[in-house]
Amino acid sequence: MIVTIDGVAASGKSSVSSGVAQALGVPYVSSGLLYRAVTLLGLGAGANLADPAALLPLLSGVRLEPLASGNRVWNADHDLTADLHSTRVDTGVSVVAALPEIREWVDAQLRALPAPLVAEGRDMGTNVFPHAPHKFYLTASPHVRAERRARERPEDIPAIEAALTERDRLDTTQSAPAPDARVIDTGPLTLKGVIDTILNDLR
Ligand SMILES: Nc1ncnc2c1ncn2[C@@H]1O[C@H](COP(=O)(O)OP(=O)(O)OP(=O)(O)O)[C@@H](O)[C@H]1O
Ligand SMILES: Nc1ccn([C@@H]2O[C@H](COP(=O)(O)O)[C@@H](O)[C@H]2O)c(=O)n1
Repeated sequence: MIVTIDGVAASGKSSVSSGVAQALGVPYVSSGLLYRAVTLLGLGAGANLADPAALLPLLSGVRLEPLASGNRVWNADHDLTADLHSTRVDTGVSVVAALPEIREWVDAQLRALPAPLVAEGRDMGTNVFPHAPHKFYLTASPHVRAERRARERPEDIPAIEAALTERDRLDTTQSAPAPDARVIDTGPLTLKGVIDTILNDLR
């Protein structure tokens, strides 16, 4: 069984997916971490982030470790995970994610994973796992998302909100909800409330 949980930036996808996966006793996979890893490696190599030919050779050692408690991304034996959520990576990642060659590479990593799993991102329900029987799409206003993120980052709420709105804009192409997804506005809900809504739907 595959459950897809897509949504806009900082809508709670990874926290919710982790909670749902732990309740179901299956792993979850965060596709955004793979796009972030490509971006981090590209920045580290001084590569042009819009040039797939410069990025693809950097990816041969990249591996996602999907766990219910939290994903890790490795480049050979180097754990990249702690460096994937910086403002620098946030700023570059949408450029990388717009490249069809990189999307193909990410999709292949994800489709190679064994089910059951919970898959989260932007296009899990529309493109990567279109036949998944259970699909969800998380939203919340930019302000609510920025308030939540401000608890994790040093930037102030208006700066975070502006960056999230810009990332939403750049990610529009791959971020449409699947027609058969249940859309959940997480704004009025607690994290547990969102997880319970999904678990109740699955039952
Ligand atoms: N319903 C909720 N109520 C309150 N806080 C929430 C809720 N959902 C998520 N959060 C908090 O919002 C923040 C962002 O959540 P999370 O990182 O899971 O989002 P995301 O969609 O995976 O983000 P990104 O797209 O940047 O990877 C976290 O601090 C998380 O604890
Ligand atoms: N299925 C996906 C997942 C992510 N992206 C791109 O990666 C960026 C980071 O993703 P987060 O989930 O960690 O926010 C995101 O802004 C997208 O550019 C994607 O295109 N498709």
